Amino acid sequence: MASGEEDGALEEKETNNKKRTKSIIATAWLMFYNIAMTAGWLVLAVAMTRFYLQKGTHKGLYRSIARTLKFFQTFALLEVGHCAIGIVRTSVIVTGVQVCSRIFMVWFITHSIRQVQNQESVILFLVVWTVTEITRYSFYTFSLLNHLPYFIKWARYNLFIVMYPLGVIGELMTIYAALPYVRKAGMYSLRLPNKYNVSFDYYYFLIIVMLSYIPLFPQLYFHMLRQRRKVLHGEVIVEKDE
Ligand SMILES: CCCCCCCCCCCCC[C@@H](O)CC(=O)SCCNC(=O)CCNC(=O)[C@H](O)C(C)(C)COP(=O)(O)OP(=O)(O)OC[C@H]1O[C@@H](n2cnc3c(N)ncnc32)[C@H](O)[C@@H]1OP(=O)(O)O
Repeated sequence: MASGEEDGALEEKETNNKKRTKSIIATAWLMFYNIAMTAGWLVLAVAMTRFYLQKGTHKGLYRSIARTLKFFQTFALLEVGHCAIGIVRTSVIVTGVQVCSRIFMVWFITHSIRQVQNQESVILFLVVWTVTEITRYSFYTFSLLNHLPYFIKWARYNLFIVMYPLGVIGELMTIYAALPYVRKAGMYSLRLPNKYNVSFDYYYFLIIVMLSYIPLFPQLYFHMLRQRRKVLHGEVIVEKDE
């Protein structure tokens, strides 16, 4: 009996040790990830400001920062993994929609359709993303260090009220500007007849993507409003989509 109890205690101790080691590794990784992402978006902010100050125009700005942007925005795919393996307490769905829509904008719109790269709307969403991400990743970094300055917490849960709609406007205007070029070039489209007997029209796909902002964006926005009430005003909120 006594030996059974001892075995149980030993097992519990081992499980706790394993959990602690896992949590140390996860925290160290998140620390590295958040610092790298804060630095990446700061580099983008500096590069965009320098370009504009030197050239006095936004034309050519996207091209000058495209590589860095693509790298750091694609790297953000890891965030979906963080939620999936449970090292951060965020919904996989919310993070998935947020990250995938950005990846889509970067690779399948601005990278693929050169004609839109100098649109003012591209600068709009770039500036909005940059401000948001510097705030968000520094929020996570300082939170992990248990030394979160109040202004960063305030910025994380207030700026989005304006930044989110502005970002969406920039993204939608850019997709809209891309439509004529996509239609003219017939890009990423598959016409019948073909050996797979499948047809796909990227032009109409983009219209569906634009329409999907109508049901999806309010969900992300209200999620952030709930997070804001929880973090800034201490309200207890029960999430349904976890
Ligand atoms: C194939 C075609 C696809 C097309 C799809 C079309 C869909 C279109 C609809 C989407 C429109 C999106 C448009 C968007 O791109 C526009 C913009 O982004 S504009 C810029 C403004 N944006 C924002 O402000 C974004 C705000 N949103 C978010 O931040 C996100 O909701 C999200 C990133 C998912 C964060 O979610 P959540 O609020 O749930 O998480 P928290 O930050 O509160 O974190 C929860 C807890 O987890 C800890 N955590 C999370 N991540 C980390 C990390 N990296 N390191 C350490 N810790 C982390 C965090 O500290 C919290 O912990 P605790 O609860 O203990 O405090």
